[in-house]
Amino acid sequence: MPPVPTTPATNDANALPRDTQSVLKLAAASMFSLFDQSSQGMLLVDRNARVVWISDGYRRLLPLLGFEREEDFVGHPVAEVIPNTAMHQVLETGKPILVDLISNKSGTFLVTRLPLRDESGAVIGALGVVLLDAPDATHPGSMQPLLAKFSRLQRELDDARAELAAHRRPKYTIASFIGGSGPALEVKRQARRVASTDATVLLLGETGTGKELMAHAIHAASARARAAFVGVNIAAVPETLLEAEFFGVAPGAYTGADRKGRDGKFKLADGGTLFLDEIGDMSLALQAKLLRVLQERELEPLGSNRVISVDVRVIAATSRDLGAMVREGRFREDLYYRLAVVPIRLPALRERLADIEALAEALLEDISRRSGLTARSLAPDALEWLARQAWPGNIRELRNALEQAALMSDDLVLTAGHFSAAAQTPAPVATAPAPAAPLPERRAAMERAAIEAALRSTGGNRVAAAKLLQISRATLYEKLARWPDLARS
Ligand SMILES: Nc1ncnc2c1ncn2[C@@H]1O[C@H](COP(=O)(O)OP(=O)(O)OP(=O)(O)O)[C@@H](O)[C@H]1O
Repeated sequence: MPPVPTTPATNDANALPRDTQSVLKLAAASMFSLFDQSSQGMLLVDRNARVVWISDGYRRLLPLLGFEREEDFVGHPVAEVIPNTAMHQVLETGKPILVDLISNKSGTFLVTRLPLRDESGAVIGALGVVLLDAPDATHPGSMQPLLAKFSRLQRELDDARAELAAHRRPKYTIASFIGGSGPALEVKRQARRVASTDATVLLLGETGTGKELMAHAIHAASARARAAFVGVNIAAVPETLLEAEFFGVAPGAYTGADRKGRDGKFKLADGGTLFLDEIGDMSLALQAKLLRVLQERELEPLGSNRVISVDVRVIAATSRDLGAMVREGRFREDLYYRLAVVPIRLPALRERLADIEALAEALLEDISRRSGLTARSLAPDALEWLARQAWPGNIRELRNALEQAALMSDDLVLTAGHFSAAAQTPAPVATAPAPAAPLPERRAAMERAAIEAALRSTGGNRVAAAKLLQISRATLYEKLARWPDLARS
């Protein structure tokens, strides 16, 4: 503030007062009323972050914030009445926030926040000015388009976050593991017990016995349920990419897609659970690195020289005989003992045939819900037939058998005949992909098998086959175009 010129006093009532203090007061008052006129509204908070005053303009904004009466707003802690406010920050640091965007459910606002100081310089409050609110289009050429874009992006981000959270929410609980037989109850008891601890779990069992389902269920029953469940199928990721997949990549470590860096699965599962499926398929080199992370609870992203700590509960699963792999030198013994702190063996379906009925019912219900097919039930001879099978693919195979039988017939009650007919179709055997094949491949193989069987049972009549499959003729032709050999048969 330049010194006020000490010109001789005049009697002019419009002249500036002569002392600095009075001029400062005048300037402050002018600026205050300028802000008041050109902004959407102003509010003052005291040093305890309580709203003590709002301008007339701000009063008009109150309904936008969800307040009808001024007394529900003024006199209350600012954080309670304005979600996402940063007034505290101004009070704590004494530094202004000259321009900021604030978004809450009432919209996006362009705001300024200034600290207020007493004569000794101590912060005694803060002034908040709403320069512009998003719905306000009365300022042509103003920041309005930017604000609108920001609020749209914010909304999209909120939606994406909600969707992500829904995906990460546990899909299964221990109760979703169907079965009341002795072996099934024992597995559920073990799972419940281990869920209450933070111990590393090793799920053992043949393919399709429900290891992945149980991993989800243990997570859902644990104290980590609200945090992420992240799965990695080790057999499905190329060996060369696994390390980056696990530990992440530091920014700038690579050119191209990973240039900006990427979080690894360990980081994504921080606070939650990491499910390592097909752990027996991991190379010895990566086993050593995994062991280090499990021991130190720290990792180094690729291309970084920084170590980050992670708090992750690991659940590993395998259908292989890890003990034998250790003896053959194909799996590290130290890692084996680290993982097998609590081993849980999932029984094969043939060891719990008493559960077939309950499982089949639950699976049929799920199949009809997902496919839109009418729900089917099982005749007693169908249950007997199912109980006589060996089920090397366990519950996954049972599910496939039920799905095929339901798909190939319009009958609402499935009999042994439906299953034996479906089992005799050579196509699934001929085209069945490996158990670890990706889902689209498996789905395609199933579809092909079902179409082939339908064409056979209708003597090649495509209209009848489409009807049988409950798909349109156009869809059938579309699918046949993918398999010309089927189309010719
Ligand atoms: N006890 C169960 N109750 C209901 N559904 C089950 C049960 N066990 C398995 N399933 C179902 O069977 C299918 C295979 O289960 P899951 O993928 O968990 O097996 P897995 O042992 O992890 O198989 P893989 O070793 O081949 O990866 C899934 O569709 C799952 O929902």
